[in-house]
Amino acid sequence: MIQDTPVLIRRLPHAEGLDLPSYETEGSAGCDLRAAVDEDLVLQPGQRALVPTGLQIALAPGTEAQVRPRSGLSSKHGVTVINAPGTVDSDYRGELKVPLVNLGQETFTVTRGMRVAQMVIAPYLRALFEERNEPLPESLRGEGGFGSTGA
Ligand SMILES: O=c1ccn([C@H]2C[C@H](O)[C@@H](COP(=O)(O)OP(=O)(O)OP(=O)(O)O)O2)c(=O)[nH]1
Ligand SMILES: [Mg+2]
Repeated sequence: MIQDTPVLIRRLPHAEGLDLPSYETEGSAGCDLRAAVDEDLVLQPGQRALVPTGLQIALAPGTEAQVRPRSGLSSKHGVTVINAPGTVDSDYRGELKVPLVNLGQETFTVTRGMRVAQMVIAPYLRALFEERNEPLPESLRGEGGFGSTGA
């Protein structure tokens, strides 16, 4: 089942001439985000940068956008999204940016229009917190975690 959701998008002057986020295949969950850099952006090993996309979006209420790494960039170059998955709130109207980091051992150059990350739109739930001053409902797992079930 594919559900489409409207996303208003606005291109800022520095994204002039760049393609909008694109789904590369019919079944792609993520649309690729392009770097709206005017000049090459060189990331030395260990260096990070907030890469502009030159785009603003307005998401439908109840939806978020997740900014995720591209597996090709991360597996071939060690370049990833440092806050992955980044969260774009439905009420955010600023420029979409991608906090990239070069965890590889070589210099990596971000060029204009390079597809540096992907964005997945997802519905979210908000918690209605109900504070309890008594033990929470019992469960099989209980307090076990962090490897409690074995390797
Ligand atoms: O990869 C990302 C992550 C976030 N954002 C934008 C959209 C999001 O709505 C806003 C705030 O993100 P977040 O809540 O993760 O950051 P924060 O450090 O908590 O900032 P704030 O105090 O503004 O919420 O920054 C991006 O453009 N790219
Ligand atoms: Mg926040």
